[in-house]
Amino acid sequence: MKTQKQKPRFKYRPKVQKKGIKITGQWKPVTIDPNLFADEKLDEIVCFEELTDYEFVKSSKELKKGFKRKHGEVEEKLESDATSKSKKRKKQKAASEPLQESKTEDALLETEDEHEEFDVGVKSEDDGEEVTKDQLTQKVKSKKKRKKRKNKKNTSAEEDAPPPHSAKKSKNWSENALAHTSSKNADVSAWKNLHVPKVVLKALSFLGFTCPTPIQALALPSAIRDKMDILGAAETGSGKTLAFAIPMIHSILEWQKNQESGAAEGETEEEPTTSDVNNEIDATEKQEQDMSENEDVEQVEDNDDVVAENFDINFNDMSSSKSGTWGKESPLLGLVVTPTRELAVQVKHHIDAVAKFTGIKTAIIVGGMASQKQQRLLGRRPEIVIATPGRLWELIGERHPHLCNLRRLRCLVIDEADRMVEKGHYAELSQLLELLSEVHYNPKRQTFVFSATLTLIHQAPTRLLQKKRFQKVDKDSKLVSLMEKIGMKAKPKVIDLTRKQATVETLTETRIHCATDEKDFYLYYFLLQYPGRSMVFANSIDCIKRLTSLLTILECNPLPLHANMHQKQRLKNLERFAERESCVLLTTDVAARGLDIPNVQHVIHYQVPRTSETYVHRSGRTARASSDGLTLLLIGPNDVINFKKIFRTLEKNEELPIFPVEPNCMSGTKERVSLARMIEKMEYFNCKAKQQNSWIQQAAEALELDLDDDALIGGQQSEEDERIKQKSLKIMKKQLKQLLSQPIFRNLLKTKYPTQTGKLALPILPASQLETALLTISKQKGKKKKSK
Ligand SMILES: Nc1ncnc2c1ncn2[C@@H]1O[C@H](COP(=O)(O)OP(=O)(O)OP(=O)(O)O)[C@@H](O)[C@H]1O
Repeated sequence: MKTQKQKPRFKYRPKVQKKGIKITGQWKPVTIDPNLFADEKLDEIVCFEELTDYEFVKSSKELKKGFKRKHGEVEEKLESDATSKSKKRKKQKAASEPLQESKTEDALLETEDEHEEFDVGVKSEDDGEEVTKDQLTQKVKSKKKRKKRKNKKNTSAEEDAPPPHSAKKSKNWSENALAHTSSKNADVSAWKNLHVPKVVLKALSFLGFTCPTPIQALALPSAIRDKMDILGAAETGSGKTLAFAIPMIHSILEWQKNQESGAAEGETEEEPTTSDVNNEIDATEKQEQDMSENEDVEQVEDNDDVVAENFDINFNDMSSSKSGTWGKESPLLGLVVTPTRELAVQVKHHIDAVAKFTGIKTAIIVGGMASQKQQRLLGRRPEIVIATPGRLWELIGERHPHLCNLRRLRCLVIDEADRMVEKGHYAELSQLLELLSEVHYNPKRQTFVFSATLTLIHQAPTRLLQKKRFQKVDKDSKLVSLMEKIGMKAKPKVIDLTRKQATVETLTETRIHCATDEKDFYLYYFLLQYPGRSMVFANSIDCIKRLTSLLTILECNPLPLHANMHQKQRLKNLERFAERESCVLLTTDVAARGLDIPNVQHVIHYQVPRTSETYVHRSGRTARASSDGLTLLLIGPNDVINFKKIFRTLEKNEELPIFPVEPNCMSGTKERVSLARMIEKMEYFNCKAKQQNSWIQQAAEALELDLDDDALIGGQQSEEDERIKQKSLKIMKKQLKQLLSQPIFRNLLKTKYPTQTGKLALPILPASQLETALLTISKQKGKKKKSK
């Protein structure tokens, strides 16, 4: 008699296997302290279970084998009673399926490879689960095989083929910005006297960068010819990234040349000390010990490998550092530290673009992405690392061999330096700087420090000015303090190209004063009236979450970006934002600094930022590289203090223009937004109550307690209550749909435009078709001047 097997908790999902994981264990519930969910951060989790065991599927070949086996089985079965035509047809179908499936798998692996840097491993450290060494080995092996296959395909490589690192292209918003100007073969004679290496000139020509920006023209000779440290302040979007990237590349090329020629006169001074070498050896030994379980597997794998595969983790390579060759040949030479992960990704792309023909490798080390993958990237010994402080410090702490001897660094860049050294921020950066200026001190290392607000001085409040002991901070003392914090010892070249107002001349700044609860109306009004690429900044994640729901209900398709999102989603949303011509990015200040998204037309400060620096950087996401842009401040009663403070600090003498709003349009706007707000509130509370009640019920069940209805949020609702609620929600949604389908500016249409042949043959938003936000404001300015 057959016994019925117990059903597995989760069904086997072939989709998961295709992605590279084969489930060999079981899903088991994990007990979690319900208090953890008091914090809203985890309120989207429905259940939490652990998978006791799994395997990485080695390669698509294996999958194909699996499919072949299945295919074979089907064939045998079919052959045994292969008489009827219908069975033959089945056989043909079965034969074609495996082929199709293996093709899909191949395509999947290709994309995985292409998006490698953005890919967050299924079992990443950040998900709180470990990748076992076996699995890591298998992963490396399958990757190598994939690469081998790829290499075979690409044997007919062009002569001028770019170096290996640039062959892999991952999609990125900064590529749009770089491609935008790309004319492939521009005249770069204007860069002539700046000591830019020829290979870099070739890349600049390829990018269409015909002449240097002012900050580049001033920084390059001092950094390249005079080997000076640079403190650079220049407005947002003025090309500061290349002002440090080009000298860094030059320095690395020079080092490589010295190594090749063997002259290395200066290099001998920079040879690692005995303790440095010991550190490296210790670290390598530690890593080897960690991996010793897999030694046999690894050995076989290395024998299987061709030389071209050596960029992957190669433990033989690591062990060669024992004899000193590894450390000498490929040390870390350039390090860029940025405040956000997105900025690190972008800086890498900008550096890669100008290093295109140099063969210099770069890697990103940031939080929120799989640490194992980043360690593997470091294993390729990139000359340049672009990192955020937390993850970098973590890997230095773990003594990754490539990060062991920072004394050999030629260039250190602190991007957005004023933010990075702010009190209470980036403790890891202080530790790193301490390490660099003491144990790993190298007098020959160049330090580049850049920001648009490096020399911004705050106007002290009058009450402080009146105090006797009060010491006024001026530009010089601010820079001295910054140098101390960074540990810069030599006298740097200070380049300050910022204006008193700190914002860009091509930026038009506007404002609307309103009550706090009217901000939604004006925001929606602006977005509807002036489509285009708009970034909306708010001061808190909660505010961004609410606005995302509200604008989604209003069918504006906003994209959110904040620190509580999964890193992969953050990057995806940035990419999408840069791809769409008309789109809204709702973000916190995580996107305020450095991001270079092409053609952002509007920046809306939904809440006035807390500091002048943040105002300058947020506003600087538009009007970049001499293009025009507009900012709109929505100033509620709570924002007035910050607004006044910022405008005093930035010495904005001219009265900031009020953004003109068509009063006829506001009633329609308010009607829609008010209804959408009611829907949003109802959905929010419904969802929250359901989630929390579900947890309370589960916890009570686990503790075998009888649950009182009062313990549940909103009490135990009767089905009837719930039905009524759902019905009214449905009605509201229908109403809103109806409103959204009609032209919002009905009154305006009636008065301004007659109907033609009984039908309204006009766009839904007439004003948006007629003028841009910038044109509206310049018209208003013109009118004011005339009336004077
Ligand atoms: N010489 C040049 N010619 C043309 N475009 C350039 C040049 N240098 C840089 N750019 C482009 O200008 C844009 C802004 O550059 P970048 O992001 O380096 O500005 P930034 O000064 O660092 O801005 P932020 O202060 O906001 O970080 C980029 O799209 C970059 O590709």
